[in-house]
Amino acid sequence: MPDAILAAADLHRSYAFAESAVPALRGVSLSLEAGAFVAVMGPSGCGKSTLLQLCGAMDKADSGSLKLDGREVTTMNDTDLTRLRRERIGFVFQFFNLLPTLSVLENIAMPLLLARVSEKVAFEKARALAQRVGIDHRLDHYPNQVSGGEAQRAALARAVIHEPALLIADEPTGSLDSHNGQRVLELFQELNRDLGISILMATHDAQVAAMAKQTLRMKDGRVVS
Ligand SMILES: Nc1ncnc2c1ncn2[C@@H]1O[C@H](COP(=O)(O)OP(=O)(O)OP(=O)(O)O)[C@@H](O)[C@H]1O
Repeated sequence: MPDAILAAADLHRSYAFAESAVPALRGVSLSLEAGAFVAVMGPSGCGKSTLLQLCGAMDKADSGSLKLDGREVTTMNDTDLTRLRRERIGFVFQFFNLLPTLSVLENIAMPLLLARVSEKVAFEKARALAQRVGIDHRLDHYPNQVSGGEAQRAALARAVIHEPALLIADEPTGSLDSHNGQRVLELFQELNRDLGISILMATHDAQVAAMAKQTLRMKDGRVVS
């Protein structure tokens, strides 16, 4: 059996709000094998983003276990968490989150530059990836000088330039028209197939979820199927 890249067991997470607690996850368990492409579906507020934040080691569960690459995340210190995120995980968000003061090329290369890879190697790799996702004609533009589809393809190149084991994508097509959304999803499929990057993607759109290999349905903070 292939190794699990991610294994979550009985995750609970509540947000403190005023005098009460808002339960966002009420005991979620899931397992992703290496090479998986899983869509997390469910209505607004069911806990998709909360689950993705935990799985991307951006937030901590109140209780439960989360293993990435076989390593328990819930007890890791901040230094190890930061390294895990930088080396093993890539993120794509609905609103791209490109750095506005950097060019498209610099944005794509940034994870390697932060990891102290030489500029020559980082920019070479960024150019190659940019070509792969079809943004190589806009490398000197700034994020406010590209279209939404181009921005998301640049964000995708940035998310995978360090060859992460896991790509976390929260509503990656949510602010794109259907043509550009489809193009981004096809790139997800290609990266999943060719580079073996496992993908966990939240969406409330059944057509988007259909591009994944598996679907996990959530409701009220629980996995229902
Ligand atoms: N910072 C916060 N403080 C208080 N409550 C929060 C906070 N963040 C999320 N919640 C609540 O937690 C629940 C789960 O939110 P989450 O963002 O995970 O849902 P979601 O399924 O991603 O929703 P959407 O599809 O609308 O993005 C919701 O009821 C939400 O209102």
